[in-house]
Order: sequence, then C-alpha cells, then structure tokens
Amino acid sequence: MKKDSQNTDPDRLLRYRDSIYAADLLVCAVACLDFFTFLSEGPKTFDEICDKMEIQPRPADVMVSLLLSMELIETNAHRYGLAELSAKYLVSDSPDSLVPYYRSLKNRPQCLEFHEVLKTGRPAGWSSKDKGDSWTKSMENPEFADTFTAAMDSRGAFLARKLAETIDVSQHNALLDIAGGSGIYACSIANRNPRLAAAVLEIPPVDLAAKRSIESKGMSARINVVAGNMFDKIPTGYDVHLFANAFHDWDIDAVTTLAANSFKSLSPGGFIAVFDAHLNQFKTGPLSVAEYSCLLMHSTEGKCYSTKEIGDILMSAGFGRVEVTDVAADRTLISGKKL
Ligand SMILES: C[S@@+](CC[C@H](N)C(=O)[O-])C[C@H]1O[C@@H](n2cnc3c(N)ncnc32)[C@H](O)[C@@H]1O
Repeated sequence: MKKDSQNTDPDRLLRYRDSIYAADLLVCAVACLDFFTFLSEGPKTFDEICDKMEIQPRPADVMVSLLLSMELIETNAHRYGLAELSAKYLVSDSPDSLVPYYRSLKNRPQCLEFHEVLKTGRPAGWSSKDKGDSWTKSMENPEFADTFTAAMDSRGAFLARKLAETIDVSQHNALLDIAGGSGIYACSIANRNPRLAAAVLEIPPVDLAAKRSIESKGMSARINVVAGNMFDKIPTGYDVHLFANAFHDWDIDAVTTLAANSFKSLSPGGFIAVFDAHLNQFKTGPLSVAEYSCLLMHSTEGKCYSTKEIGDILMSAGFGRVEVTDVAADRTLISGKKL
C-alpha cells in the first residue's frame, strides 16, 4: 500500500538512466589510463593531465568532474591529486590495489569506447550501437528522430511541468523554444501562461515530429513550429528564448555561438532561459550531474556545463543579470537578460 509520505517524483528513475555510463568511465580511468597511479607521482594541473595521458580537454574535463564528485580525487591550487581512498585502492603498486579487479572489466564495449573518446574527443555511436552513427547524424534519420523525440517528450512530462511552475514569463509576450524537440516545454509553459505566444524552432526532420506531438497534445492552435537551424539563424520577434537540454549536446565553441545568436535576435528587454543539468561552479558535483555528463560526453559533442561556464558564456554574449534557479531533479534554470 502507498504510504502518504511516499515521494512519487521520478528523480531516482531519471538518475538510474542518466548515470548508466559513469561506472564505465571510472573503469576506463582506472584500467585503461591507470590514472590514479599517474596521480600518485604528485598533483597535476589539468593541462598536465591532458598532455601526459594524451587525452582531449572535453572528455578529460568530464572525467575529472566525475572523479571529484565521487571524492576519488581532490583539487588544490588548480592541481588534482589523490584522495585517501584512491591512494590506498586505485594505485597499481599499492598493497591493497583493486586495479586488477577493475582491469578485468576493461574490455566492456563502453569502456573501450570511452578510451577512444578520451583519445580523440569524438563521440561514440548513440547507445553504443556497433558502428553506429553519431547522435547528430542519427537525428537526420526520421525513424531515429521520432524515437529520440518521443524519449525527450517522456522526460519532459515531469521536467517541463516543473520548469513551467518555476519560470516567470508574466511580463513577456512570446517564447521561442529553441531545439524544442517535441515542444513539450513550449506546451507546458504556454498552458500555464494563457497570454503567452509560443513557438518551437527545430531542425528537419524533427520539426515534423514536433508538429505531430504538439497536435497530439491539442496545442497546435497555440504553438507554431518553425523549421530551421539554430546555428544559422534564430527568428526575431520573441522576447524569451528557451534552450532546454540543448546546450549539453555541443562543445563550448558551439554553445558560445548559440548564446551570441540568441542575443542578436532576442527582442530588447527579453531573456534567455537555459534549462539543463548543470554542475556547480567548482565542478565538484552534484554527483548525479557528473554521472549524466559521462553519457553526454560519450554520445554527443557536449557535456554538462557548470553554472559558472554558462554564466560566463551568457555574459560574454552581452546578457546581464544572470541568475541560477533550482528547478527539480538536479536541473537548474540559468537566465540572462538582454537589457
Ligand atoms: C536533447 S534534445 C532536447 C529537446 C527538447 N528541448 C527537450 O528538452 O525535450 C536536443 C534537440 O536539439 C535539436 N537540434 C539539434 N541540432 C539543431 C539545430 N541545428 N537547430 C535546431 N535544433 C537542433 C534536436 O533535433 C533535438 O530535438
């Protein structure tokens, strides 16, 4: 029987799914890189880690955040060193070493893929599909795009409702949900704000999936779908730009371009709303976000950014009054105003 106090928020279920790649990255760090033995020589800077391990900054950054969040490494004065637990158990020549135990799993496909992503910086196939296309390429296939968009829609049933309860658009007129997927965020926010006009910008063929999904929610009269590429042009006439779970698919240069495109086309007085799983400013947690970042680093060109990284990008694009608000399930809303 259900207890009165039982929490039915799906936080745990989201986390089980989103953290699925994290343990493989730990195995890869221990068994493929022998990373902790390397650190046992003494604390290293991030650049030294990348140079000596011959790994690329984007995946290396995700690995370092994961190990910091797991409290397996520590940071001091921009150097990373061993924590007590890893010094005892994850260094090859320690008498208590568990390295051989981890090494016995190093041929797991996901572990080998991580080694490749770390070395090249290029993402592996979505869902570790053998010789599969990258996520960006896969999204050009209408069948994959439909399945992926339905997945995003199901996650949005909870998260979009929570965001709609949090975001204040009462002084604004028109929202553009950029890379809006099924349009569930635009629908939820429009439902809660009857005066607000709303549209979804999506790249073909996902624009068609968005149209179908919006129609199935009975929202076609309120939510327009615009087909287009957010890197080329963001349509004008909107005073709220929502990027929900969109920045995390791209590297930092691409995210910088998106923020600049947004600032250019947003109406004066409007604001950008970045909704995502963000690391804290020191990139030491939350652990659930550091774990999710492993999946994104493995399968896309992105990762989970920190609140500081996004804040800095928004400010350099020209946005002011940058604010961070907790929403739900370790997701945050970062907003910045075009003053
Ligand atoms: C992770 S999904 C997030 C979808 C939605 N915002 C959500 O949270 O449910 C990322 C979306 O970005 C869209 N996308 C990728 N590249 C794009 C581009 N160049 N222009 C517009 N949308 C793009 C994809 O089609 C996909 O729907």
